[in-house]
Amino acid sequence: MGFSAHLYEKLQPIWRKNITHPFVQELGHGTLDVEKFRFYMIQDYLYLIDYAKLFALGAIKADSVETMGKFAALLDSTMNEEMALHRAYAARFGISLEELEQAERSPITLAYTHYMLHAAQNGSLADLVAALLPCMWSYWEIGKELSQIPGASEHAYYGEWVRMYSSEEFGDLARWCLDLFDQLAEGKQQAELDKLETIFLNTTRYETMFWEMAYRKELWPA
Ligand SMILES: Cc1ncc(CO)c(N)n1
Repeated sequence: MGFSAHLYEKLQPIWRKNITHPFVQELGHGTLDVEKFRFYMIQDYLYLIDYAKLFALGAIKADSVETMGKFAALLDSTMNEEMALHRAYAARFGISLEELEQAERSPITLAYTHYMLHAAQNGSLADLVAALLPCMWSYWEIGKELSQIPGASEHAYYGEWVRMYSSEEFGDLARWCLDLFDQLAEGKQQAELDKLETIFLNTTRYETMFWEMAYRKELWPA
């Protein structure tokens, strides 16, 4: 069993909190309050600006030209495909690009992205991949599960979101990250594996906190 499959099994109760979160379930069933989705879309755009930098750092830390090229492709698809989805939703909401980029990061958005960037900047390539894997992997799983709900992919409002994260292209990128993570973990000492587990666990938790933040439309207290 690869290290990713081991963590997936071990952390199931925490991992499942993402797919079962009311925000995700209501999005899949088309009942999510549009104001919650609007809030999420803005914060997720800000999140992705920083998240994309992890891929740039991945290109810097890559140990082969092939891996470097793949991180460049991930950076490109995040900025020009995934974020294009957010820009399209923003246009529907009547939010300009300036407003989108200048919105204030919520405490959770800030904490989550800074935690990932800290792990990526100060750690090994394996630490970097441990930080970004729950994001890619859980979204892919959520996309696939929601796409099984009748009508979810065709929903007038949320269908585009479901189609993006259940797409083959997104799945290919997630699978590549999974394989890289397993290769990097192979032959590592227990202490290093423990560190990878901690990072993976924490970003899995941050995913749940991000859904919760969006569901509550939670900004700074003052
Ligand atoms: C918070 C969050 N995690 C993961 C993804 C998938 O890229 C995303 N767009 N947002």
